[in-house]
Amino acid sequence: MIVFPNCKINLGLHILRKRSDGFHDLETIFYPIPVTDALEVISSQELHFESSGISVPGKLADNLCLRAYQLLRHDYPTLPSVSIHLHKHIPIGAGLGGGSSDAAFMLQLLNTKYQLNLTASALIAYAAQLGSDCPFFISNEPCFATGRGEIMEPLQLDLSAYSFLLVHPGIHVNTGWAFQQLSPQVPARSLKEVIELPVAEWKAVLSNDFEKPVFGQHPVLGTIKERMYENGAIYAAMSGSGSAVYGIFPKNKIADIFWDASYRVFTIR
Ligand SMILES: C[C@@](CO)(OP(=O)(O)O)[C@H](O)COP(=O)(O)OP(=O)(O)OC[C@H]1O[C@@H](n2ccc(N)nc2=O)[C@H](O)[C@@H]1O
Ligand SMILES: Nc1ncnc2c1ncn2[C@@H]1O[C@H](COP(=O)(O)OP(=O)(O)O)[C@@H](O)[C@H]1O
Repeated sequence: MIVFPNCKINLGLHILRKRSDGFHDLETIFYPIPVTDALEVISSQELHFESSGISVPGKLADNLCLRAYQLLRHDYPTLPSVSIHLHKHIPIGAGLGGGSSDAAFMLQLLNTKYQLNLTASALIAYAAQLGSDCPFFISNEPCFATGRGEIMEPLQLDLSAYSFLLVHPGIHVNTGWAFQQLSPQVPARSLKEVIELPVAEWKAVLSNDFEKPVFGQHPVLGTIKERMYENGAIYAAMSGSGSAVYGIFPKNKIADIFWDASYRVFTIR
């Protein structure tokens, strides 16, 4: 069985408060984006994992695909051994949630392939153990998210009338470090209200709290965002804790912007 874990962007992101468990309560809007990895799983005599494409840092056992498998295997000891092939295409540590998506798709794939009959809410509870971004990829629909990101309210938000540009300059932002740079604050106006406004008004009202500290550390990210506006973006922002920056453009009107050859650039028309 093969699946294609997609990435996400955050449309606005506010860090509301620090919690006693060390995490932060936040509010954000998750929006799925069709840039994907490929994840293939076949039954096998023993557990095997291999990957191609972008190399994933860290120990093999820490790969979120394997962690998702082990999490289910712990509760379902009869889950057969599998051979996993991950083709990694989504930039890593980019605020695009690629690792979280791999994990969520792995849970769903195993649930379907081996008929575990887990409900969406059970899958979301497993996903929350693997990462704060992970539950979103179980529903994978535009939503207003609170808590650590696991409390989700679906939104009727359709941006298919626009084109997207995603630029990743290769900078890796550590999510834990990014949270430590912030002074949490509840905004005067909730994102849930702000997102109802027309996209043309978002520039003045929709913001990501991580931009200030992360742009301070990596000024080139602010420059990328500015270049998107100079070239016709209706709205531009950093996704999550960075470092990918996205622009929302009128349909099929993404200017031919020259980026450094080392940047990864994705166009969604
Ligand atoms: C900031 C966001 C916004 O969508 O996304 P990314 O930019 O990473 O994609 C997420 O909240 C990130 O989610 P995720 O990347 O899954 O983070 P996790 O692995 O759960 O946590 C990494 C570290 O970030 C901090 N963390 C994370 C989430 C949260 N609500 N509060 C926190 O304080 C903790 O220090 C934690 O140890
Ligand atoms: N399958 C995977 N794909 C990407 N990153 C993974 C994966 N498994 C584990 N990781 C780890 O997760 C972290 C990055 O997660 P990712 O979802 O790409 O970034 P972000 O949280 O910025 O959206 C890195 O520390 C990486 O080593």
